[in-house]
Amino acid sequence: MTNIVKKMVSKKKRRYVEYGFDLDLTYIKPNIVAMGFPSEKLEGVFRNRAQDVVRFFDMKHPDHYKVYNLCSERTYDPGRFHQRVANYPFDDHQAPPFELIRPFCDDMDLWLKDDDRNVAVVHCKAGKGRTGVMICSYLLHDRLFDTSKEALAFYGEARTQNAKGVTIPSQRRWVQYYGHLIRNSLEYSPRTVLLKALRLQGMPMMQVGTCVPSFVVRFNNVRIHTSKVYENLRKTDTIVDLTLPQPVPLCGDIKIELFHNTRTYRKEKMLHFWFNTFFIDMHIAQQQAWAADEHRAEREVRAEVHHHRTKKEKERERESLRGHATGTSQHMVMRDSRAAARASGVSSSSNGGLTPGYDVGPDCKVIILPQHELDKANKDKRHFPGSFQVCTPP
Ligand SMILES: CCCCCCCC(=O)OC[C@H](COP(=O)(O)O[C@H]1[C@H](O)[C@@H](OP(=O)(O)O)[C@H](OP(=O)(O)O)[C@@H](OP(=O)(O)O)[C@H]1O)OC(=O)CCCCCCC
Repeated sequence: MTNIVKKMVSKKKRRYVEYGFDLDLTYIKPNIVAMGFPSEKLEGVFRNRAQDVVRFFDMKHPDHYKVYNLCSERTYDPGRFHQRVANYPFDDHQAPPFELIRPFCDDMDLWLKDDDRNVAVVHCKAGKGRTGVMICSYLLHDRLFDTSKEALAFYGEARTQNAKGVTIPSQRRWVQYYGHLIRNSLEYSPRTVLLKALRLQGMPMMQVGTCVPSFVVRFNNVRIHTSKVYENLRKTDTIVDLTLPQPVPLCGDIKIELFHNTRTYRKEKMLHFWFNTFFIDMHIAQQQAWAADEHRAEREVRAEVHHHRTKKEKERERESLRGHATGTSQHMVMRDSRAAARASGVSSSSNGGLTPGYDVGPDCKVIILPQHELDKANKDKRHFPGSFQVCTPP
């Protein structure tokens, strides 16, 4: 009975079922383990029981395992695991403080390289999202993979049966940031930018009435700005600029939360996203790559159309020379560049996802985040049209 409940709570995560153990625990590599919280009392009924975890590691890796707890919500006596416990805490469903990642990776590296028999055991609550962010960062740190995409895919396959390891867009973005830092041998340093406005491209759809947005900006999870409530918008507005009365300086880990203000004065969270100001140039380069892809796709479509036209014309010419028609119809091979662009996360305008005529000055950086990169909105088809995106206009 207990195991049935444990399995239900584990959902699609791969469990370790061997030698009489049945634990929410997966070897991502022979020396890196991801697992659920080592729990006591009632929680031990539906998660890993701490005593079973200790028994497991004492049997399989005696004196050679170190536990990394990523939960900000709770900790435990390190004596539970022979004093070999390190804490790198951050909140569930959120991105970690960026500056937590390198010390975590250095710590794990030191431990793993110290002795071939050493094993790093990483856990948060469920041992999936937060655990995945840090393990994938380490896989990049250790140069096992070049890109975050590869590391995340590897982790997803290893930890779950449905290849869904780290699914929260901001958490995935943080792994991408760390990969970018490692690949380019960059030194992280906080960088200040000014936020002048938030632009919604596409009006969120409400069941009743029109969206009445407002937003909150957080720095290191501390609220630094609460916007006014933007009233009197129209359902038909395709671009909504939420302009700030004064630019807000931002530096480091930033979280922006967008709300809908109901008629009954309730604030409903619509989406949130994290970004780090140090990586704005990486965002710009990525957006330029998307725009280049889109241009390439458009050029290919034009070339294919031209090719088919020319082919058709030549065939007609040959047929008329032969003096008879074939009677078969020609199929035009058309690639939908808009669909391709949407799939790669850009809007269908031709200047990198920005509204045509949108002038970006030399000191202005615009971050564009399409719906699938926005936490919560990525799963919400009810309120957001497929092409919805948020950007930071100049
Ligand atoms: C008969 C009972 C049947 C229970 C069936 C429960 C089936 C069920 O939904 O179980 C799961 C829930 C919640 O499960 P958890 O309490 O374990 O929560 C998970 C945790 O927040 C993960 O974050 P992290 O800790 O890995 O960072 C998160 O992953 P992410 O951040 O990537 O989204 C995951 O989202 P996901 O689901 O993968 O989208 C959450 O489900 O368990 C409980 O609420 C405990 C239930 C306790 C029941 C006690 C009974 C005694």
